[in-house]
Amino acid sequence: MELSKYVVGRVDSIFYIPDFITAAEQSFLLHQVNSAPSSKWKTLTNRRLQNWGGIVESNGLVPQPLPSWLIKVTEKISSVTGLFPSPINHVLVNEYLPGQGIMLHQDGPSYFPVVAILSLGAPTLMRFKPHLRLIEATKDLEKAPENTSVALLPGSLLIFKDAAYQVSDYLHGIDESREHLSMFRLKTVADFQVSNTHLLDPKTSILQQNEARVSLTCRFVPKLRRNFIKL
Ligand SMILES: O=C(O)CCC(=O)C(=O)O
Ligand SMILES: [Fe+2]
Repeated sequence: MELSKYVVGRVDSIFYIPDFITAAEQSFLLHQVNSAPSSKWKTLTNRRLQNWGGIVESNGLVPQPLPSWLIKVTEKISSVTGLFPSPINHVLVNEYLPGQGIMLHQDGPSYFPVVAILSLGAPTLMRFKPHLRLIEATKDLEKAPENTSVALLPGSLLIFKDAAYQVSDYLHGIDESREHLSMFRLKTVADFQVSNTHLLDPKTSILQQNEARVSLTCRFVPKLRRNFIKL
């Protein structure tokens, strides 16, 4: 796939692929997520999550096999994007109710620096903000790093890598709000106005989140740790 035609925003290492999966695939995945035993959910104050593939520790992943429904979708992500050096071995499922979000953060150094996020359920807006260190490092250049935002619609795949991912460059997060301003989004997702105007309040151009959003954050952890059993 020619990824360059999916670049969005002002950071050239963020890609947005609309309709990456069909409506039937979305329902299937949502069904699988919602069929997990309640003990699989970890509840945080502003979202809840399921961890698949094993526990990521500072010195690597203690691996557990992914279930077949996740292998299928992660293989598709890997083969279509061609960005992962090995099969994706870790998936975080996040669920955000209206008004929930995830604060601006950077993913840890344990992951290979490409992340693919599949969105299900309600739409939302993800923000990217340059890290202070990046602003400092480039302050003498003509083109200063800028904030950018990307609307994430159900069925879409967001990919970010390199500059948008690296520990020192950009932070990403989702506001804890039911209403996301469209100001940035209209500039970044070219076809949004045409195909998805029903998501917008016609007067205010606000993106409303009225239902739960579920995301699958798919990554590859290169370093594996084994559980040693002492004899
Ligand atoms: O839910 C999302 O779209 C983002 C999740 C995320 O950034 C993370 O799990 O590190
Ligand atoms: Fe993240």
